[in-house]
Amino acid sequence: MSASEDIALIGWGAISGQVAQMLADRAAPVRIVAVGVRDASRARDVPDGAKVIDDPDALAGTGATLVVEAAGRASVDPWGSAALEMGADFVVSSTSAFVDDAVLARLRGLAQANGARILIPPGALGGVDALSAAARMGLDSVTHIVTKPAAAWAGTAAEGLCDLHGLTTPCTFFEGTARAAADAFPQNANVAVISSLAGLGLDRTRVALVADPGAAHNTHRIEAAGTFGRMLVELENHPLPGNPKSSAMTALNLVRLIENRVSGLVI
Ligand SMILES: NC(=O)C1=CN([C@@H]2O[C@H](COP(=O)(O)OP(=O)(O)OC[C@H]3O[C@@H](n4cnc5c(N)ncnc54)[C@H](O)[C@@H]3O)[C@@H](O)[C@H]2O)C=CC1
Ligand SMILES: O=C([O-])CC(=O)C(=O)O
Repeated sequence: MSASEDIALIGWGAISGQVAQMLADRAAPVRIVAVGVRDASRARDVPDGAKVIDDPDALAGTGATLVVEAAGRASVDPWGSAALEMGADFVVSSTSAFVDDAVLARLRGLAQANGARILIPPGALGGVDALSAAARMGLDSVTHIVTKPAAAWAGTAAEGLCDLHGLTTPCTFFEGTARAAADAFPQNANVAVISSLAGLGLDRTRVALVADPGAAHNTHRIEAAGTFGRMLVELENHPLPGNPKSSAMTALNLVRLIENRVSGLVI
């Protein structure tokens, strides 16, 4: 446990904004020392004292001890490499980057070489602890169904798979492996990589993606069976006001992870 933590947030959007606000409101003993963005000249309203950087190489000069990504798939490799090379732990939200096995293998190598760790929080999910524990005794099947309001799928490949704007009943527009789901829907199905890495892996975890015109929540339903027994977890997440694609739970799980780093009691 550290007495305090110096954090770099990568991405300054709906999730990072919510995390920063909650850490400030809860007076967590952490400092946001940097915010990583694509274009520093356009960053607005960053936390007091945070340096705005748009080059991963600039991370080394920030003194960050924990680098927390909530930006997007393409950000994971460059920012993660920079974080791990300087020995900081790297927290990944855009886990869809790991559909490319080589990216994960390379970052794991950097983590090991530099005495750092890659941390994958549950994101929009719950029950990942139980799934990961159960996997140690052997799993037979894991199914993950992601249901979001039709509007949450706007601007994604779902637009070509069902009539998002004219839907009157739920449309299951994708059924397949977790790898294919996260690869095709990197803004909406990062969670498929999380349930996979915790459980049966990217190619044996079955995923369905649903656009529901009547839904008000982002729902995640995970069913798993194995030697341990059977589990069923369902979350009905409110989306974040700043981004209907992203569940508030994603930010909450980041706040939990960060607070656990500086707390004598980890829960
Ligand atoms: N693990 C999970 O359960 C979840 C993961 N996510 C991931 O988190 C990401 C962020 O989500 P939100 O905050 O809702 O999105 P957002 O769109 O509100 O904010 C993302 C911000 O990151 C910036 N950005 C994009 N690429 C960047 C890069 N290479 N370097 C620095 N900044 C970059 C964007 O300009 C934007 O300001 C999503 O794209 C998704 O990949 C989102 C929801 C759940
Ligand atoms: O926030 C959610 O409910 C899930 C999500 O967008 C993702 O996994 O990319």
